[in-house]
Amino acid sequence: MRIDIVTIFPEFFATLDVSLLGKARQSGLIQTHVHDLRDVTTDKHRTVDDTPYGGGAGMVMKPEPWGDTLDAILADPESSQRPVLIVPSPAGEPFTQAVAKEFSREEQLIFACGRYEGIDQRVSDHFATRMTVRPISLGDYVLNGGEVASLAMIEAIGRLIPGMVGNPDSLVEESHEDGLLEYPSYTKPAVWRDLEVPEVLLSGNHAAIAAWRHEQQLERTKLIRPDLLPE
Ligand SMILES: N#Cc1c(-c2ccc3ccn(Cc4cccnc4)c3c2)n[nH]c1N
Repeated sequence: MRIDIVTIFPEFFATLDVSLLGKARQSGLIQTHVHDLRDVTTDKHRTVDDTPYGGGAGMVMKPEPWGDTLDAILADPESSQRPVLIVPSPAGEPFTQAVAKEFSREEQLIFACGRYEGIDQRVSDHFATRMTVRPISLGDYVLNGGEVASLAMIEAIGRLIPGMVGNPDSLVEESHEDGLLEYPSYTKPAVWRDLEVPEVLLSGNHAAIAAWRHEQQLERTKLIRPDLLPE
């Protein structure tokens, strides 16, 4: 998979060189390209924003730098035929495990990290003929820009790419993978500060352990996320 990130804060993505994604990049599973939007500006102040038509507070990101940057990415011979342009936005479709899995199967993702009050709408409208444009929201709260959301999405997507995690079975029993929250986990010692590990987990009875874990998933989901339970 190729991942392009367009931002005015390229330093946000230095962390891509560490942890799981670092190894994936070294192994060639994921190629990342970070583009500084200001690199295509031509004025002395490297301007990327302007006042909104129709008035209102804040500034809007100008379309020209976005157009030039995205044109250059599409012109790269190593770009795919039809990348997915992910536009983090408070007005986007909710980012879920299912969306992460869908994106993990794509050949190329381009993250458009906006700032200020967002990106001129014509950027998404224009590139919809050449890319699949997906406005995506990380959650129902307000961030200052798209960088933090993109980092979270890149991690959630990256770990689902075949070969990314050592034991693919570990992905199956995670929260949201089967629509339920995951069961509680324990490790040695068997007793810690007078707190014991549930006896069933020490029984060696795999059927009983599986049943207990599923029950725990249901109990947790009912308590914490009843909205995830099937009707
Ligand atoms: N994904 C995601 C997001 C964002 C988000 C993403 C991109 C931008 C670009 C600018 N802002 C500030 C801003 C603030 C208010 C109105 N409009 C824009 C962004 C917020 N906020 N919350 C999320 N879950």
